[in-house]
Amino acid sequence: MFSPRDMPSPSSIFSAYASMTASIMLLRSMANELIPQPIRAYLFNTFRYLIKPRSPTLTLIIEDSTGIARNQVYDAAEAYLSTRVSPENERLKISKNPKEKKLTIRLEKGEKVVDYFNGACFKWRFICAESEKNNPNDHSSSNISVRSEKRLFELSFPKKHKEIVLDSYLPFILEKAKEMKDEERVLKMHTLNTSYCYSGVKWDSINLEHPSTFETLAMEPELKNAVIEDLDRFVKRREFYKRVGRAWKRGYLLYGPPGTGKSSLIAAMANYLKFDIFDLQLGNIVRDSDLRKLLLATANRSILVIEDIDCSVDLPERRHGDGRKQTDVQLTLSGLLNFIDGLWSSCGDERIIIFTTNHKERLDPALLRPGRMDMHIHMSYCSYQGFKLLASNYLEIPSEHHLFGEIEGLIEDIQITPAQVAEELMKNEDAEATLEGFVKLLKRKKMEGDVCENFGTEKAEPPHQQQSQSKRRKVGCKQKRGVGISKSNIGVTQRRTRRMRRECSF
Ligand SMILES: Nc1ncnc2c1ncn2[C@@H]1O[C@H](COP(=O)(O)OP(=O)(O)OP(=O)(O)O)[C@@H](O)[C@H]1O
Ligand SMILES: [Mg+2]
Repeated sequence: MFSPRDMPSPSSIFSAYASMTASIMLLRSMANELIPQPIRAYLFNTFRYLIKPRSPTLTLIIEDSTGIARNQVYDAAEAYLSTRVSPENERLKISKNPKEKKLTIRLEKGEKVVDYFNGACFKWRFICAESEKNNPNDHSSSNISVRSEKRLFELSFPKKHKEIVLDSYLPFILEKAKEMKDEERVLKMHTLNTSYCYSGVKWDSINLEHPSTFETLAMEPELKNAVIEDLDRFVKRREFYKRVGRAWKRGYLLYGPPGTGKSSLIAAMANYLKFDIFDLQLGNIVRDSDLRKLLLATANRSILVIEDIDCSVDLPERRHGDGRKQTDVQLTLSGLLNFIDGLWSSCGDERIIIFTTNHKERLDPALLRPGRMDMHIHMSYCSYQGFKLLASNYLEIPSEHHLFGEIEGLIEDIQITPAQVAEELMKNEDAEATLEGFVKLLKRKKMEGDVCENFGTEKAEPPHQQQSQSKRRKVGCKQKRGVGISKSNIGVTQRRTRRMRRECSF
């Protein structure tokens, strides 16, 4: 039996402790003498590693900068987590700069977010640590310390999900953030600023606020869908272009009379793809070196537009720096295209180039030859379908109205551009009165003989659409006005050219 008498006295405990400490110190000093320091440190760390309890959690540190550049994962996480805030969050930052469309929400220091992906749970924490450092560039006696802030996210999850995080979750966040950025992006319209007389021409940009979209555009539905599908296919085909060794670019030629929606289609394409527009007015470029500089300064994911190409290819005469004419330097259209091809195949991605013209028949055959412009889009007079879309947009008339039958009968035989139709539909807010006025206009035009003629058939173009070409091939004015996709420059009669000229002088 244990009795209080068996308990060691405090003095004996103290002397045992003292002798143990003395032995440890002796052993330590022997070890210090016998084992060199690097080996001692190595043994110590290994021992510590072996006895440290194992954590089932892995934590990734995502800092805002890689030291040289922004850390894309951090920026993506910041944007993505703003969509994952919950009622649990107590402090959030909110902001909006003039260029942004919506309010921006960000996590405040220490805030946590729990997210689920593929059934796994991921814990995020935002950390913002301040530190003070001496300014390395300040060699004065009063070296003032610089405050810096380190922002990072901690992402913690069970170790078994490491592969999911690296292979799926983080790529998913990067993709989501890109989508959000695209949505939020304010598109830019870049035009030439010629006031830099010494340093050449430069791009100036303004926000692109053209409201045209594929929904508001009066085009034959079949053609509209073909264009949308073509754009969708183009942006998805990064790997394809790489594999076949082609520059990732696509060219469109938009042709047709004034007021048929060529510029509106360009804006609709830009709004659909969220691509900036670079409007290249060739007439303002005097030196080839300027052209090269301008093209190099265009961004990826953009649309380069050269409007009225038939009027702008005769570039102004080149001059030497001293003002003497240099008549033998001429930039031809095919030269310009080869130039662009060369530049874009070496340093451009996801580029679209669009030429517009009112007179396709006047174009340099180099532009029309197969493989040059990938898709020729004929924008033409307003069809009944086009009118109905405009009526629904401008007058908010649902699909039927008692005057529609009469309008259908008249509009199919008359050459009226969507621009003219739009103008008529804007004249009055009262739908009934507007449509009556419109019927009168159509009758007048018919009386004046501004009727549609039966042009030749134009062929549909891009290789992937050639099968459906025959389906689209119809005769008569209906399909003429209905904007066809054409590969060859045929069927534009002299009479039609005369009409176009007449339209030009409105
Ligand atoms: N197809 C269309 N669908 C809807 N609106 C159109 C269409 N075509 C023209 N419009 C209207 O007419 C206006 C002028 O059209 P737009 O500038 O796009 O014609 P364009 O073919 O580029 O003419 P131009 O050959 O003179 O440059 C547009 O702002 C738009 O309001
Ligand atoms: Mg235009």
